[in-house]
Amino acid sequence: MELIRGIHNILPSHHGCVLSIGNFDGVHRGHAEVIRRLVDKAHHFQLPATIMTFEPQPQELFRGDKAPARLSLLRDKVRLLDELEVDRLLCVNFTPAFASQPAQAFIEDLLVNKLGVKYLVVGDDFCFGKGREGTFEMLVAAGKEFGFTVVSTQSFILGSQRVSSTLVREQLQLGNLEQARRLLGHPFILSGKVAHGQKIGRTIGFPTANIALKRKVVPVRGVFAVRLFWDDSDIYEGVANIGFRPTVQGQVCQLEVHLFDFDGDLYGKRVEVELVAKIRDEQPFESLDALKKQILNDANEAKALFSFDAS
Ligand SMILES: Cc1cc2nc3c(=O)[nH]c(=O)nc-3n(C[C@H](O)[C@H](O)[C@H](O)COP(=O)(O)O)c2cc1C
Ligand SMILES: Nc1ncnc2c1ncn2[C@@H]1O[C@H](COP(=O)(O)OP(=O)(O)O)[C@@H](O)[C@H]1O
Repeated sequence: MELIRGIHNILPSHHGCVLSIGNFDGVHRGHAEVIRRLVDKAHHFQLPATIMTFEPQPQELFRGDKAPARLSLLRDKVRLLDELEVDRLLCVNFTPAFASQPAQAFIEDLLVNKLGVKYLVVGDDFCFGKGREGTFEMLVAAGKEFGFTVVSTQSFILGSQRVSSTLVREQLQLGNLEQARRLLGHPFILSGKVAHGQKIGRTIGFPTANIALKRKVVPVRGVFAVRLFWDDSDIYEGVANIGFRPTVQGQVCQLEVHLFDFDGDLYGKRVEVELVAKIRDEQPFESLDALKKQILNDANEAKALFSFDAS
């Protein structure tokens, strides 16, 4: 998959595509269904299947810390969209200037002139441009004028629920990892680089790889059984805490992973952490000794869970 970073990187050779526009946060099963149809159309038209997404996501620009928690960072979306055989991902820098351009300019400059869209899939509630003046109906009318087809996405229902990023966030917040996985169609993974911490972990017998989460709002909190891997490494099992670490007066929300059967060096590595099951909520402890005892229990619980999983 080709990643086009910003409108200014669209080349004349990128003209002509079938396109879907959206946040695709989490790249869940509803998204996968939209993409499956898009890829079908791309084959039909012999044009690249293209996704337009935004960074930051629009709500993050408009609402800052009050925006919904981010399920996937751009890097995660690249991996997941690539797996779904998307040909191109256009990541638009969502600035106040971009957000406030007239809807007609978005259609004519970007969709028609730069991207040469032939087939467009968006939600029928999709709004765009200054004051959210651009509507689905406006796109349909523009399609007739400029020669492209516009269709709306259909709700993907699982059980009796419409799959959505909001529903995935709710399930994650409740600690229902299995349910989140079902809605996503893939495990929930947090990725990031291992940084140096306070070096307290090793003194209590539990070294923990600290992974910066790089998002304003984190969708999950608590202690989890996890699997960790990087590049072509083996898969390691372990326990992790996601939170502020009140026992050591932590200031930022962080992911900390202790791996079983590992004593190497992870500093600087970009790792992926799959949350397998929630064990408990984070809590303050009166001493490092009390924390250590609890982590030992957490580790035993996770190990039991993994061995049950394997049998
Ligand atoms: C499985 C696990 C559970 C943890 N639970 C908590 C907790 O409930 N409360 C807390 O303050 N710290 C908790 N921690 C500790 C911190 O996340 C962190 O590991 C510790 O402060 C060591 O920090 P360091 O890596 O910077 O040395 C937990 C760590 C692990 C590995
Ligand atoms: N079993 C293990 N699980 C996690 N990290 C480990 C393990 N063994 C060694 N390490 C290394 O030790 C570091 C964590 O040690 P720790 O004392 O908690 O220091 P820091 O505060 O810098 O995270 C990790 O970043 C990793 O490089």
